[in-house]
Amino acid sequence: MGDLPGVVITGVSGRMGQMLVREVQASEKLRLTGAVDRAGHDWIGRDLGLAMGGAETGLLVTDDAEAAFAEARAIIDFTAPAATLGFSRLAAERGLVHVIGTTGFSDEELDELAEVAKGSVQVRAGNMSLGVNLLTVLTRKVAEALDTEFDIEIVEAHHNRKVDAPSGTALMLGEAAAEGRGVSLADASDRGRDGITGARKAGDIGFSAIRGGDIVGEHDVIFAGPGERIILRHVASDRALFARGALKAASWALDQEPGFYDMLDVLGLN
Ligand SMILES: NC(=O)C1=CN([C@@H]2O[C@H](COP(=O)(O)OP(=O)(O)OC[C@H]3O[C@@H](n4cnc5c(N)ncnc54)[C@H](OP(=O)(O)O)[C@@H]3O)[C@@H](O)[C@H]2O)C=CC1
Ligand SMILES: O=C(O)C1=N[C@H](C(=O)O)C[C@H](O)C1
Repeated sequence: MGDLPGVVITGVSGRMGQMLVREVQASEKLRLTGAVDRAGHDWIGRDLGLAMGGAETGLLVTDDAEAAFAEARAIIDFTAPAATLGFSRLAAERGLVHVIGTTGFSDEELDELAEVAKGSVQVRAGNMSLGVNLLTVLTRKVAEALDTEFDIEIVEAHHNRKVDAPSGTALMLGEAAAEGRGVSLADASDRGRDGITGARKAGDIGFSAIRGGDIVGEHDVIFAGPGERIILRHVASDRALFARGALKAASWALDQEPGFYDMLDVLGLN
């Protein structure tokens, strides 16, 4: 067990953080060497297992990421954009793999992450599930096959605690659709319709977001044409799906050269 590569989970008290802890504890490929949360969080200084309502683990939750990273080979990070940027620099300084599930980055933050990735192994995806990554491949193919007579709309639904929209997954699907069409998503995307919007522009890729209850994550890519509609759909019903994808990415990335990778690379779908 002691020989397994060490991994640190950031944001351990979060929905994904706790799921990741459970998956690493059950893993035969990685071992948990650090548990990081935000300074001021009431889990800081507590035993991780007890804080999660389970058995004692002997691992204390810390807000000192630098110290926690010392024993690790990989960081799995599902937190918030500003936190992830900080962790990416620390991971790069120490030559650690950084698996990023965080979503909601601005373009400037994405540029910064890309700069850091030149000197470190970074895997980032708005969705770490096999199903969604396969759906991006299908979306690209369908968008390539159809012309702008077919309007592309991406509809996503998530729980009422989600803070960013469109979801990271919706943006991945939008990028795939834009790639299939041979256009830039920045030019084609239509977000946040309200009021007298005017008729839909041919070629636009529209986004709509539903927030409610405990929905884990649902995504439809709708190709609406004259007299017919094609709908590609993914429904996630268990967050463990994302956590397992992240662990797979961490193990895979340990053998890679510095650079930026996504889940298509990890899953061999590129
Ligand atoms: N790529 C994928 O497959 C998936 C991505 N996600 C994304 O992962 C992110 C987290 O989602 P979720 O777990 O639901 O959110 P939560 O809010 O439940 O968890 C985020 C955690 O990060 C902590 N955090 C925030 N800032 C820091 C910091 N500076 N240092 C350490 N910890 C910090 C939060 O602490 P506090 O609450 O005290 O602020 C919280 O514990 C989101 O961006 C979400 O979209 C989610 C699921 C799948
Ligand atoms: O915040 C979430 O919960 C999720 N976030 C990711 C996203 O933004 O797409 C992935 C998944 O849909 C759950």
